[in-house]
Amino acid sequence: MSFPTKQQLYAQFAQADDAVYFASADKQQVYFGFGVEAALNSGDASVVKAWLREQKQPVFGGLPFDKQVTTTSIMAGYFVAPAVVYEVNQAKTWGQPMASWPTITHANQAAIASQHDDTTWVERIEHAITTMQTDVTKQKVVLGRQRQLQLTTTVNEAQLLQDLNTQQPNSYHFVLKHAGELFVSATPERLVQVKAAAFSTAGVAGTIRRSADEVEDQQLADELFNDAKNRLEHAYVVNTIKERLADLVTLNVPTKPTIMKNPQVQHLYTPINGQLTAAVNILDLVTRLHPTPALGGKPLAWAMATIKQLELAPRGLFAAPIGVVLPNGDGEFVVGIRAMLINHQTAHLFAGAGILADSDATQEFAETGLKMLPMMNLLKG
Ligand SMILES: C=C(O[C@@H]1C=C(C(=O)O)C=C[C@H]1O)C(=O)O
Repeated sequence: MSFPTKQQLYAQFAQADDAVYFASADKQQVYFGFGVEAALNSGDASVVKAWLREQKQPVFGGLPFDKQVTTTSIMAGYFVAPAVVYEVNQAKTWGQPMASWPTITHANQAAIASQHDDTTWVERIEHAITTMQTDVTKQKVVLGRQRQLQLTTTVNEAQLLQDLNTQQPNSYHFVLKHAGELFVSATPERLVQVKAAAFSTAGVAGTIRRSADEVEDQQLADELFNDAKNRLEHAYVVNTIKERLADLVTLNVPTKPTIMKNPQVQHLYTPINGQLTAAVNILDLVTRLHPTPALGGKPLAWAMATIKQLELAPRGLFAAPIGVVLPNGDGEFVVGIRAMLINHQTAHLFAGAGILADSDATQEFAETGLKMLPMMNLLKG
């Protein structure tokens, strides 16, 4: 049987009870997995690490942001070795190939029936800003908010995958379906990639909006590049990555960030590459790095406590390490932002922003609104 088309893979994803899709930002790696060969519900990195060693197929999943979710939801941490995995670019298959593919049907996307926002976010963020202004040891905290949407019908997942590809072509794509839940992320942020002894991560922090006007868009990029607050919040991320990996990796770190452009926002971006000096498992690197100050803060313990105290609901896989591990130990984890969780006809959207002593809470609120647009646009039937 010939290798399936993308449309067939999308249709099969929609039909399957258990399915996963992962694509790298450059789309050089595109995986679809269907069914379950083995699965693990755990948010414990050491349990996951031991389990990964036993798997003979590519494994997909995520460790939660922290240990706050204690149910069997995928948001508490979930990994799956699918019964069959297709890698699209190399036309490679692991496991027992599908005997047949569903016929492709076209149906409208679900629409948004109503939405519920977090109305006290700005107030709570101001509280954190005051703390940082009065205590200079508290430098940065990334605070998230959630939006609940009621949908008119269940989501057309084949259409969602197609739209993800046309609307967010330059981001990573991670979509995980299990037990009636669907987690979707169109993230720009790599946490760690391992390829033999080569290692890559990135600092992605500091944000400004896009403009449809090319000249203004460049002015915005220049403003971001020259803005002291954004450069400082970016430097916290890059410096922390360097410190946390010092004994494991020889690193190549550019001295200045560049600009990364996504359809809704642009970021300060520093790609960081190196060679692994010690024999380490990708999970060890994930636990070393997560959460960087791009998603947690500085100092870390205070930031984690503040996130727990000021956010209204646990993050689960939002802002968490999600990705793929191959049987040879190579793999890639990205950070689960620009994300949502869909459960039947309810969608939970997530977005956060780095808060410093001189942040403007209202401006940060607007930034989180822009960061929700990739997921909002997928749901606009
Ligand atoms: C927390 C998010 O994004 C993070 C925060 C950023 C910022 O505050 O500038 C930029 C990129 C991400 O590291 C998100 O998108 O939800």
